[in-house]
Amino acid sequence: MAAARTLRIGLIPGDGIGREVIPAGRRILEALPSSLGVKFSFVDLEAGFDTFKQTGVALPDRTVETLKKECDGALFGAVSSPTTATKGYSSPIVALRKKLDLYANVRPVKSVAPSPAYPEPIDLVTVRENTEDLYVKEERTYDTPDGPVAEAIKRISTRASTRIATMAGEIAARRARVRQSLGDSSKQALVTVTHKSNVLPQTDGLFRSSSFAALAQQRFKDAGVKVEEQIIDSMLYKLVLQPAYYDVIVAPNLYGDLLSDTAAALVKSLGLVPSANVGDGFAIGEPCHGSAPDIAGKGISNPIATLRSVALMLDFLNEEEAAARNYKAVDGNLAEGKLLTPDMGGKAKTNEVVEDVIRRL
Ligand SMILES: NC(=O)C1=CN([C@@H]2O[C@H](COP(=O)(O)OP(=O)(O)OC[C@H]3O[C@@H](n4cnc5c(N)ncnc54)[C@H](O)[C@@H]3O)[C@@H](O)[C@H]2O)C=CC1
Ligand SMILES: O=C(O)CCCC(=O)C(=O)O
Repeated sequence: MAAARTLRIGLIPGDGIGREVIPAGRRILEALPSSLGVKFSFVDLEAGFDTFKQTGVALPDRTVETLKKECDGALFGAVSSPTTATKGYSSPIVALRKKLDLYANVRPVKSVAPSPAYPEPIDLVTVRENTEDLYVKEERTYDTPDGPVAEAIKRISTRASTRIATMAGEIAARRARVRQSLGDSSKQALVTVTHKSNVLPQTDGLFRSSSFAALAQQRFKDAGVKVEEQIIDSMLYKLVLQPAYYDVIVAPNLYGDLLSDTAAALVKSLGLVPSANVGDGFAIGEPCHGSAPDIAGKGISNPIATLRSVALMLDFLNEEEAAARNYKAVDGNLAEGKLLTPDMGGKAKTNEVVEDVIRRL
């Protein structure tokens, strides 16, 4: 038998419920059966607002260097970024995405069961550009006779738009292959390009034209991937009205962030929705939610978004079998519906859900 591959995983809990869900992610990785041929070693890393308060730095160099030099992948919890300008503080996760060139933020959203509002299954993926747009964070404030004026740069490049749309096409083609292998003909492969180029013809216009050019590749046509566009405002409207229609949605950074939280509401909780920050050869699994100060410390945060982020990270690190085992265990927990956290209408604690998922591995 081939020796098991060992993956070194950086663990960055951050703040708030990040400190509850990242240990859950580690437990799942440790519990994966060795017969899957992959083992894990871990390194604890710091980032976040608490780190900033203690050291004056939100994203220590050691965290970035250890990820670059030692790790195959990482799990990031969430950070409590202040909503008022705080001298010296800048969001560590936004910085990390850029420093490691994790150019795609992939966020699958799947309903647990039909609901009266959404009788058809919701199963879509938002593919969000992760390095530019308004998230370049180049802001300035200047005085005018009428008071201060603030401006922010929205940067869109051909390169970033092309590579994110290419990834969206690849994800759509792969999802179509999986559906086909399961005999599922419910949905055609579709990439919806979303933008606001009716108002921003240069920035969003470039995102739109680069995306269409990337998605016109013959390999996507061969895979039967249809390409449509939807302006972001009506995109959100249609997403809420008919989410089952959508397959893969590709978006510039900010719209992608808004889309995935909206989609999370349609499947009941942000606590279910995972993400992976993906670059070439590296992935950071990260639940879509934030640090949830309203429930932090109570032991009731939903760990499922993180457990699914573990699976997504494994998928991008080419450990598909381990990822599939993880997804199946999570789906089993949700389908049975006996051990659910309060956001899902249950009374279970975080640890009870984790233990139930581990039993199902
Ligand atoms: N990637 C990151 O590190 C992110 C960090 N944040 C930060 O998080 C802080 C709080 O932001 P909010 O706007 O309140 O968003 P949030 O995502 O933390 O919470 C929104 C709502 O969802 C609930 N929720 C979130 N995750 C949950 C889980 N796993 N289980 C059960 N319920 C859950 C919360 O209790 C809250 O009611 C802010 O400081 C913000 O900067 C927000 C989004 C992403
Ligand atoms: O609060 C922060 O530091 C980052 C929030 C960014 C965000 O919501 C996301 O990208 O998912």
